Amino acid sequence: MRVEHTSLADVLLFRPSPHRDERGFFTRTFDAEVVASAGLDPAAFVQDSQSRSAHGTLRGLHGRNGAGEAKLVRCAHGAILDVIVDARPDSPTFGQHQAFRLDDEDFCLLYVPRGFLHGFQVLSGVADICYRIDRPHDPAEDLSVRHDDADLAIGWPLPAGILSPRDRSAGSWRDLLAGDVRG
Ligand SMILES: Cc1cn([C@H]2C[C@H](O)[C@@H](COP(=O)(O)OP(=O)(O)O[C@H]3O[C@@H](C)C(=O)[C@@H](O)[C@H]3O)O2)c(=O)[nH]c1=O
Repeated sequence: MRVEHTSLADVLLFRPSPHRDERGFFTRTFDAEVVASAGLDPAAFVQDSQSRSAHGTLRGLHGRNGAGEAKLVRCAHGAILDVIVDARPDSPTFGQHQAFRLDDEDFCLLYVPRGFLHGFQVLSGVADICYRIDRPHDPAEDLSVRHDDADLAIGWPLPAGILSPRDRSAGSWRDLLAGDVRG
């Protein structure tokens, strides 16, 4: 598993080497040694989750209040466009976003540090997303920003499919900066 830096400060991409044969494939989905070599604490990841979504579904943009949360995101089945926004005011890449294709061909893991917004859109018929977070989920700390916020101007590849009620009523990036955004 290789570690790659990205154009956003502190964001890393872990690229495994899947083994393929006539049965299918075998791939590593987490490697504590590699994670530690990248300066992260592998033992910090305390909760694993998985979600399944249909083509075009958009989840996000989600962040977390309080102490925040860091996560490792991967696509176990299908393909997504994963987008993260640096919402850390003291970061050199504050306000910038980057999109990553995550799929079941490369099996890359995206490391999203605390202080980022995160969302994704499903490119395949269906996609399963798995992520590990470094603090147990607390719905009281959820915050959301509109996926189609005009200031962020994220170029989503497809028309927005299914959105959750929470995502439909999300606030703006400006609301977030003004400290006026809820989950
Ligand atoms: C995120 C989460 C949700 N839930 C529950 C709450 C709710 O009843 C149901 C669905 O939750 P949501 O609608 O918030 O799920 P979803 O919209 O998939 O939320 C996720 O979106 C992506 C983009 C992220 O970055 C994740 O951190 C998370 O915020 O699952 C948990 O029990 N634990 C969790 O960690």
